[in-house]
Amino acid sequence: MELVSSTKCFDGLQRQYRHDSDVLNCPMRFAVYLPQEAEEEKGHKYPVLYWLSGLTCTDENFSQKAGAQRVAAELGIALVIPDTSPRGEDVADDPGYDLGQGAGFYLNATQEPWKQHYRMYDYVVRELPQLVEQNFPVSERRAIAGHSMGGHGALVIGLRNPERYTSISAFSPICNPIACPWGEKAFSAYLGADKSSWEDYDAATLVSRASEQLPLLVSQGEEDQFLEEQLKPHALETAAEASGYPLKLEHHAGYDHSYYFIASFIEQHLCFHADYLLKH
Ligand SMILES: N[C@@H](CCC(=O)N[C@@H](CS)C(=O)NCC(=O)O)C(=O)O
Repeated sequence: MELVSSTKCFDGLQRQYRHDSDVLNCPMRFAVYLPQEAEEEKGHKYPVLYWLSGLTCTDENFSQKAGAQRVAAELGIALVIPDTSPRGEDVADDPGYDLGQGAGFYLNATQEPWKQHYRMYDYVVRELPQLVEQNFPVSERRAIAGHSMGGHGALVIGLRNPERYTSISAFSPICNPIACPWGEKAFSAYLGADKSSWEDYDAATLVSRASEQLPLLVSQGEEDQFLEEQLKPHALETAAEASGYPLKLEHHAGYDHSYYFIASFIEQHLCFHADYLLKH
């Protein structure tokens, strides 16, 4: 693991690292925020919130725009922010912003030319936490959150692995990717034509199959330009109601799809996770 940058922020450290990912079969960069310089609190282990970003993002969008560090520092929660896909000249790509690099959709691809590198599901669920827990003063208490494509990732990963997370939250998530243009395009390419395999990555389907009901908060802006065509929060709400899953879905008047919305409510999301992460 190689340190790429280190910047003091609210008494803690915002850092970027590069490492060779075995799962993704390429070098990857990720960001970590640690609430205080590790020297100050020898032996202390922080719980971690994993943040998954949306289409076109790297680890930097959330780090630079959400303003999460002040609250994370106050609460004593570390942040881990992976990239949104495998990267590099040897990694398959597509000219569209919604497929290929920057658009990994947090799944394990089964189709050519994607399957050699596009395994973001395994990377986020296993490889990255293992690396983080071996190298930083963090505990095994994890929560997961994300935005848009990353909101989809957080919902799918949290719902499928309830034993690994305390709580799940999402801003403007793609709730029903098997029935929206972004998801249909990506899943056709990465998973192929057999739609039965798509359901394993569809939050609206998984919410009714959940073996355990983790606390789940979703925030959605009413002026989001992708709301009806791509995000479909009502599909998640309907599935949650039908299966008795206690979903907290909040609609916010006037907010759009941008990081201005995330910055406005990130404190609420961090406090929501803190309630579960800091419980022993
Ligand atoms: N490229 C498309 C969509 C890209 C987009 O909105 N990406 C969101 C996630 S789905 C994002 O977080 N963009 C980066 C940013 O705002 O910093 C567009 O501009 O209409």
